[in-house]
Amino acid sequence: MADDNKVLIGIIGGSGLYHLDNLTQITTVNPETPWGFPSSPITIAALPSGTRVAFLARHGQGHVIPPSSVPGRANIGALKSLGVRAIIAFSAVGSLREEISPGSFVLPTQIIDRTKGIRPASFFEGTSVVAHAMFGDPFSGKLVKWLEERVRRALDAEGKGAKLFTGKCIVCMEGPQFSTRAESLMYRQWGGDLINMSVLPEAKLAREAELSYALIATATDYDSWRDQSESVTAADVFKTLKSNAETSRLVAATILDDLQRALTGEDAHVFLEETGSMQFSIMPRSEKQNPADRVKLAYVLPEYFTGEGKDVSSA
Ligand SMILES: CSC[C@H]1O[C@H](OP(=O)(O)O)[C@H](O)[C@@H]1O
Ligand SMILES: Nc1ncnc2[nH]cnc12
Repeated sequence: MADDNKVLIGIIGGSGLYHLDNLTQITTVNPETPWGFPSSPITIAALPSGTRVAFLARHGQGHVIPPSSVPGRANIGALKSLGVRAIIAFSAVGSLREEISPGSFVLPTQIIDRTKGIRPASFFEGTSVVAHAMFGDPFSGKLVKWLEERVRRALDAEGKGAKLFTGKCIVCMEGPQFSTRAESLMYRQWGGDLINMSVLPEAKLAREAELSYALIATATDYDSWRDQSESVTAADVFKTLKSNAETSRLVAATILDDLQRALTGEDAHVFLEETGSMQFSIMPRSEKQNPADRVKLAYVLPEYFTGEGKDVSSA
């Protein structure tokens, strides 16, 4: 298959974003990965130009999967198995800052982990292979930078006045209940600007799979830190969700062809900075490792493990 026809772009839709616009559906696939099935069948669709994307609804079609139960490893593993190299993930978030009003779009660059350790967060978990991925910069810096000017242009063209913020820090909490007022105030003191329940372990797994990953966060509410305001309810979130999803679809429609060009152009290797990043993260091969684990890992990292257990690297 020519590189141009491959599905290089994965889109993960969050709350309210269960499909994209202006796409012709080619097929749906539901790959069974070593970590089970993804949240929903993945739609492979084409833009009028022919650019293909793989779309996955994080909470399943009909929003039936709560944040703590999203099958992150199956989702990222399945997208990688389709040939995806870069993921744009959308998420509805609470704002911890006055200036980030509901309706604002944000490209975060940092994460504070407030999940409770109950979500499987590594492909290596439960295997005899140990790896420590770099995660100091949890999003793909080049992809985020690239998105900045294009998302801004799309928001300006839409003319609804949606603001764009970059360089912000997102807190990922376990949920499903929202934060207490005390927690919300504490996250502000910690330097948090946004809060959601979804960016982890998604971002960690994308990094382990050597995929470029960026989050387009859309603010729906002010969480619970404003002492003169009611604390956040799901109804508050739903009020903004529809309009944010419409704008998200427009943003996606505006950037996808350009992104495909960036991923297939001669500078793609610069753009895909995660490629090769696991090379020195995987502990050297040892006879104590279970060959079946290496076969399992080959599903997501065929670059380092092979399906037959004959490894291509010294890892
Ligand atoms: C519907 S309110 C809380 C819910 O919304 C966000 O979902 P997503 O990130 O998938 O858009 C948030 O992370 C929570 O899961
Ligand atoms: N206030 C909030 N807390 C956590 N996740 C959210 N998603 C949308 N708003 C949220």
